[in-house]
Amino acid sequence: MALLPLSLPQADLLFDPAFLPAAEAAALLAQLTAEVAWEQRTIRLFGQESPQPRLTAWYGDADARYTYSGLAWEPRPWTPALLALRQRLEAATASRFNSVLLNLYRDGRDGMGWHADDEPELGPAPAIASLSLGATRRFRLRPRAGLVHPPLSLDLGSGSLLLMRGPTQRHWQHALPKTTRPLGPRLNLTFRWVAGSPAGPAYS
Ligand SMILES: O=C(O)CCC(=O)C(=O)O
Ligand SMILES: [Fe+2]
Repeated sequence: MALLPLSLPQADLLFDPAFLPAAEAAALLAQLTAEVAWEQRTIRLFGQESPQPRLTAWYGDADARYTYSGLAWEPRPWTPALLALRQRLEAATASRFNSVLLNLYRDGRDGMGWHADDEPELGPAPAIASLSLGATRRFRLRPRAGLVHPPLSLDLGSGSLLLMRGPTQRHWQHALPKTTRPLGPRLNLTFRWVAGSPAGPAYS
């Protein structure tokens, strides 16, 4: 398939529902689920410690440190599988990535709350390539203050690729809502470019 633009104001979104063939996406899901160093990290929100509702891991170049939700991330060194994916995504998106955040949503009780990927080390107009494997989950986008537009829902199936770039993070937030529907695990990889400078201020 091909990356095709989604029409949304103050955003630059491209989507390919079948970037990876189904069999390859399934094999990659099994491999990464088994070999990635998954952690369930604790975040401090409103003065309260709570475990994140998903498992995470951060891989990348040694200088690609990252801070969000008050958590500092030291990248683990690239694995062969993640390096190969980076190369394919760089070619497909004409972008460069020095790191990848992996999220494993074990079932519908795992999710991610509303946020924008707008940490200072990502720069003002980051290109973020989001590859999904496993169960189809609904990805939501809603405008930030200053923009009036209905929210958007996008079903991210196995092997799909969503590229967010330009003004998207500045004007839109996104989330992966929890669901009571019984469903299997979903693994999402967001490839990013992180400036190799001291980590920015904590963000929640
Ligand atoms: O799982 C997803 O599709 C979203 C992940 C995300 O927004 C992030 O890692 O910042
Ligand atoms: Fe995000």
